[in-house]
Amino acid sequence: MIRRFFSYYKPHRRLFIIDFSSAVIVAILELAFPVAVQRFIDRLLPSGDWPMILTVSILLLGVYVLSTFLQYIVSFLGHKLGINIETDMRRELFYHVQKQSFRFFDNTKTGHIMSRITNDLFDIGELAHHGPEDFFIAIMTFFGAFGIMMTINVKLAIVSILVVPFLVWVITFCNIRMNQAWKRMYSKIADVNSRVEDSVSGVRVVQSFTNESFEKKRFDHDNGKFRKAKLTAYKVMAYTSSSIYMMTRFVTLVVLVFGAWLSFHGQLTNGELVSFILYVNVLMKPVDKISALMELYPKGMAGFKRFSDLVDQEPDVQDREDAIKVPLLKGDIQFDDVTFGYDSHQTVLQGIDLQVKAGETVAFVGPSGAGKTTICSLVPRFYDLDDGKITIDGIDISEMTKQSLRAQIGIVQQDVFLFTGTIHDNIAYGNLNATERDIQEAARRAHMESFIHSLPQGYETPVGERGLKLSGGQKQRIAIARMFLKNPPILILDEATSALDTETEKMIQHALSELAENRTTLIIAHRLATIRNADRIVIVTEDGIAEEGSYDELLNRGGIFAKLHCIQYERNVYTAT
Ligand SMILES: Nc1ncnc2c1ncn2[C@@H]1O[C@H](COP(=O)(O)OP(=O)(O)OP(=O)(O)O)[C@@H](O)[C@H]1O
Repeated sequence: MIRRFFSYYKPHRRLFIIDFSSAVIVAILELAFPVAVQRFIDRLLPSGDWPMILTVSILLLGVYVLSTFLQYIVSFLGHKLGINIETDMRRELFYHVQKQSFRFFDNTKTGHIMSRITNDLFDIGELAHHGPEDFFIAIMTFFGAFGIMMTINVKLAIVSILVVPFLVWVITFCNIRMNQAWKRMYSKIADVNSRVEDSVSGVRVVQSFTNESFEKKRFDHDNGKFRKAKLTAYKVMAYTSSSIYMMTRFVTLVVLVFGAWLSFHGQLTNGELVSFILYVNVLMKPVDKISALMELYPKGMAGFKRFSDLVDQEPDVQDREDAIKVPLLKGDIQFDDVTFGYDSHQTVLQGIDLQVKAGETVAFVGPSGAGKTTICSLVPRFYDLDDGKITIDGIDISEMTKQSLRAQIGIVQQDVFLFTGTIHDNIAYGNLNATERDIQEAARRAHMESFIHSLPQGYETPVGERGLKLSGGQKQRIAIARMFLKNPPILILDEATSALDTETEKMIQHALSELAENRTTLIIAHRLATIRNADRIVIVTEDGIAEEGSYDELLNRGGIFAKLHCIQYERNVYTAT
């Protein structure tokens, strides 16, 4: 894991070297400062040589300026290194998530992917910046300071270091509690986030049930728990920092008293005593740094592990090595003994045989959960089959590249997804290379033109997050316009379950039949009235394909379709009366 973590430094080697060497020089200057002070007090002050004192002071000023400049480099370039690595990882993760197949999204919560891409990577970036540098510098400063202290006075050096094991113990103890506190805090903030996500996305349900006060109560409960968890974390933090402060002051006092005693007995000069007191601070700093690292390391590494787990998850639907890029297809679809289940213990489709001729319109009808949507999502290879094969124009779809296969299939879903942007951008999503004229032509064919022109901003009208500002019928027409732009030979229409007003419905039906012209069209149908003109209707039940035929043939057969027809017809009569 650590080796893999370091591999992300490779592209930023130069930055790392500059940052790291600057940090080393800063540390060396910090180590040399108490020695300079000692010489200043012991040698220069008694001599009373003012010109020399001035020269040394100017030299020291030069060193300070250099040190400040290097501190700036360390702080800026160090963070730059961290953010560069974080950006690389975020890009890798985003690209990887884009490659994933439907099964991955079925099993992974959006909130989790979001927190991998934001929170986790932030922690990793911090670790990348502080980890190796702080660790090395801390070790170097600690042993460097102790070594110099030993050369000045062995007894005093040993007395100063005696407190370090206690300090390490306190820090380790605090860190364990700190980690638990952070963990609790992260889990509580995740609860708050999901509560907010639920209440905001479901605000229409909340308000229609007038459950606002219930939602507030639930939110206050989670928010209160988060507050408590964060307060605990801060309490441990305050305890840690005050303990470190107390111990540092305690050692300083011990050094002062013992140093004074040594000085009385002529074993220590005044300059050496002052430098020792300065070294105590230099000695304590690395302990503090390591303690901060001990907090950062598990957090960053846990995030990196979650990041690696996600990046290592290979998409289950992949192009074969010898996959072919198919040219424009005619659209002859054949299901050959197809068996499929979303997971190993539940088979949704068993031994399905089906043929759809190029240009034919086939509607799938059947009870809810029978597998209509599943059949249609196997054609663009959103999932791989457990058994059997699907061919288009005689070529097995698993032998085609996903890209060339999906480029030939257009899907109009019930729940049209609109991206944040304008109407123009949303239509253009169907073909990113389309010209203005193509886009306007597509809008016209989707019967959207007069609606768009009635808007003050026309095509440049922004549509809100997920298109909240547009009606269901308008969103569907945008989806249809996208399909006219994409112009695929195969079309999958997931018919809207809810009825639109008669005029909009007519307009959409009109646009859809125009769209379906000269294409192989698969319709997932919910309302029989809309599929009267389909070339063929396939009745899907939990036991597979039960009936097939034209509308009138199936009606005359008196089977499942006739029964469904009867129910829907009765419902319509009931609704009408
Ligand atoms: N992503 C999924 N992961 C696991 N199981 C699924 C998934 N999608 C559908 N299923 C299951 O597969 C079965 C068939 O579902 P499918 O959506 O294909 O039915 P449908 O006939 O289209 O239903 P509806 O008319 O209600 O849309 C159902 O039992 C459903 O629970």
